[in-house]
Amino acid sequence: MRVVKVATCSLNQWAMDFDCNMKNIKESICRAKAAGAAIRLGPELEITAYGCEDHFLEPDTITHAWECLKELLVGDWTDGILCSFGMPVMRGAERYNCQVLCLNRKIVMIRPKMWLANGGSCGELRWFTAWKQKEPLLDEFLLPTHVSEALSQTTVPFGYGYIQFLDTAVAAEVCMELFCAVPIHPELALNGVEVFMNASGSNHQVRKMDRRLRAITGATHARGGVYMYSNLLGCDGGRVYYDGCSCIVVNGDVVAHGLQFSLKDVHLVVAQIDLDKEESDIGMTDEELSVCGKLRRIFRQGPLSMFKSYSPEDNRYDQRQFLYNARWPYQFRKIDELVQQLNADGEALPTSTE
Ligand SMILES: NC(=O)CC[C@H](N)C(=O)O
Repeated sequence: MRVVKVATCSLNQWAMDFDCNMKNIKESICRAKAAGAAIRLGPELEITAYGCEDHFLEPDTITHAWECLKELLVGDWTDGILCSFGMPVMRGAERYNCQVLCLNRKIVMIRPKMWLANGGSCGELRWFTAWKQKEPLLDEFLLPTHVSEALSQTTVPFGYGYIQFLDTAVAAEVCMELFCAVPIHPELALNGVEVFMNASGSNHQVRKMDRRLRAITGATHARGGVYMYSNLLGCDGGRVYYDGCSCIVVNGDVVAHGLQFSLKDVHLVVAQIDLDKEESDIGMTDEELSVCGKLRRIFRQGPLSMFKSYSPEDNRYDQRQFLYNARWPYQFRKIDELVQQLNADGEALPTSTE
């Protein structure tokens, strides 16, 4: 059995208020560790806050983000827990909206956002470049000198990829990438990724939570997996309000859901997941399983995976029980025949407990 406890959170971050943001981030890590979580996911651009707007264009903003990350990495914050931190990163002349994945005082990978949110209240194209590089998918990134000296780490993989642990694979999908026409998670799932970490900066709109949940449950319903969703909370200095609702979804079922409109600065959502149950539950067809099952753990896959838990909602429009012949005449006839045959053979059938 592969059991893992995961923690996601909603944080009330403020643009450029690094002290406040760090306080909330540290609090969320403390509580995730106290809960026994092996993974802690924070919201999009949590170190600077999402709504820095043209402050993203100032090199200082990025430098301070690195200073904060360094502070988290030289302390014991990431000891024994995979942490995904959201912050802007400069690579050459380009600025990227990134998830920085850290474990045991090292940066494991930097994952730049590949589909930026633009339009509506989002204007990411003004501040960031989307990572579209295909070859190689993962490049080496030279860490800023003060960070590499502090961490004794010079480079880190930068780009599109996932982390393969001994017992499972984990990857980031950044906010919009879940909702775009060609989302990232299907390809990751087919490569064996079971745990998806979505860091979001999603502002409140009426019925938007419904849209988010449809996307998240849909993502894991078809291919299976654990989907961790983290969203910001409150106003961050811009013109929008983020409504939290961080959640954890397993194979299309919501197993933990944080509050919407919470007034807390840190709202942690934790769930314990049995990854083997996750694999035996997924609803893929046998043909799909024969392809992706090879990349996952093929001996765990099988026709039982077609069965899922039902809710009364699922059956609302399901009229099948009224359409097919539920009297089972063939089956009862067969039972009768068997009983007659057993009687003829002289075997006594127990008819009562007396
Ligand atoms: N930060 C983003 O990528 C936002 C994506 C999308 N517009 C949402 O609100 O959820």
